[in-house]
Amino acid sequence: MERTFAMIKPDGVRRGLTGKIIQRLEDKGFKIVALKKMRISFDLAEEHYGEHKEKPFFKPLVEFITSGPVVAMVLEGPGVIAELRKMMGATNPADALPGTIRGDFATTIDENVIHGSANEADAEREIALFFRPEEFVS
Ligand SMILES: Nc1ncnc2c1ncn2[C@@H]1O[C@H](COP(=O)(O)OP(=O)(O)OP(=O)(O)O)[C@@H](O)[C@H]1O
Repeated sequence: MERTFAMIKPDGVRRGLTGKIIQRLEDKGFKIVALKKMRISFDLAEEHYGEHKEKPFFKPLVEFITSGPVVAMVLEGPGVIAELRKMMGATNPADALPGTIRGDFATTIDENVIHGSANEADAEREIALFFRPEEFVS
């Protein structure tokens, strides 16, 4: 069964949105097969966002993602990678439709509440980066 990596970012955790966001994911029918609250180290942040290393927003992005705890999880379900991205809405909350997580809970691109893997290769890479095999329960 298809799996993806999802993460409630520090702004979402700080604002007490964890429960609401997880509720939506469970209501949709996705199964949570791994879940933890954690702080992202500087090294992990740099690796996770490696593709953006040369971008002007890289440093603030790493500072933001390490600024407080996140809730990391692995979701399982049919088509879960693309479905989660649909539920999240556009990267820039200004473009995200009402009814999406970013459309309903976020206003700016630098604090956009949730991350979800973009494709199958990213999902595999990110799941391995954040979770050890013994952390999966199903
Ligand atoms: N132009 C930008 N200015 C500031 N921050 C940006 C910009 N573009 C992207 N980001 C930040 O970098 C993150 C990763 O960008 P990416 O293009 O991979 O978007 P995404 O895949 O929708 O988001 P995420 O990887 O967080 O799920 C975004 O979520 C956003 O917080």
